[in-house]
Amino acid sequence: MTAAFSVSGLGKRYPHFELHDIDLALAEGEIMGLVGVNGAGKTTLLRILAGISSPDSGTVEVLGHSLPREQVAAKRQLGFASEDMRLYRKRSLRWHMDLIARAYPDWDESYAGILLKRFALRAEQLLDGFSHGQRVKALLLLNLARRPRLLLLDEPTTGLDPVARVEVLEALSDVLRDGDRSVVFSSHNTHDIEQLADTITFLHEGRMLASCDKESFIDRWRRMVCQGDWTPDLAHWPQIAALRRSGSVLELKIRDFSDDLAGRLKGQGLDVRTVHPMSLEDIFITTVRAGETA
Ligand SMILES: Nc1ncnc2c1ncn2[C@@H]1O[C@H](COP(=O)(O)OP(=O)(O)OP(=O)(O)O)[C@@H](O)[C@H]1O
Repeated sequence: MTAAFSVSGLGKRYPHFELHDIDLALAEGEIMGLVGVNGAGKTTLLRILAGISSPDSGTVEVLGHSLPREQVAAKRQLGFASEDMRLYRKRSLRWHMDLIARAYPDWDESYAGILLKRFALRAEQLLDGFSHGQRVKALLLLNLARRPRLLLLDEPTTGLDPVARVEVLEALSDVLRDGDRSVVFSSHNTHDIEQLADTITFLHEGRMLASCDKESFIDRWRRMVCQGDWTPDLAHWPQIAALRRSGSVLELKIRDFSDDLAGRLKGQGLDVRTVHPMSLEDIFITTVRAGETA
C-alpha cells in the first residue's frame, strides 16, 4: 500500500527547540491524530509535511513525492489548514472559493455547497465579519472541497463550540468515505483524537513517545486498584508507569498489560481489586509524566 506520508530520521532545529529523529508513516485512507502539550512540535511536523518548512535532517515523502525536490507535485494533492493561515478579510468566502476553484482542477463545487450548508456559512459574506469558528469552518471548506488526497490540519477543533466541533469531526470522517484519502490532525482534545483517529502519535519535547493504531494503544494500558503494601522491588517493574497511594489502597497505571500481572502482583503481596481500561487522555498524561515511551 502507498504511504500517505513517511518520514525517516526527521530533525528540525530552532534556537530553543529541536524535533528529534522522527520515524513515522501513515497508510493511505487512514487518519492520524497528533497529541502533545503546547510546544511539543506538532505544528513543526505538520508544516514540514505540508512543504512549508524544510527539515534539517532526514527524509520526507508525501503521497509518493520526495520533499523538497517534488514539493510542487505533492502540494497539488495535499491540503493544509491551520488557525494562523490568512484569509483575505475584505473578500467574501465566495471570492475565496472561486480563487481556489481556478487554481485546483479537482475543486468539487457540489461538495462545497454541501459543506456551506453543513457549516451554516454564507458564501457572500466578507471574511471580516466571520466569527472565529466560522473562519475555522471556512478554511476547512476551502481545503475539503479541493478533495486533497492528504489533509493536514493543525488543531481544527480548537475554539469551536460543541456543535461546531461535531460538525467538523463528521466532515473529517466523511473525507475518508471515498477511499484512499488520508488526514493528519493535531489536537489538545484527546476525546476528538480518540473518536476519529486510526493511528495515534504522541509527541513530547520534540520527540516521538509513541505511535500505533488506536485499538492496540488503548489495549496496552490498564488502571489497577490494589490492596496491600508497596514494596521497593515494584519500583523496578517496567510495566508500572505510575503509582498513587492512599493508605493501603494502591492505584497503578500499567503499560504493556498482560493477563498474568495480577498473579505476579499477588506474589508481591498486592491483591488486585479492580482492573479498568484507561482513556487516551489518561494514557497521554501518564506517558508524559513517566517521560518514557508508551
Ligand atoms: N519559526 C520558529 N522559530 C523559532 N522557534 C520556533 C519556530 N517555530 C516553532 N518554534 C518553536 O518550536 C517549538 C515547537 O513549536 P510547535 O508550534 O511545533 O508546537 P506545538 O506542538 O504545535 O504547540 P501548540 O500546541 O502550542 O500549538 C516551540 O518551542 C516553538 O517556540
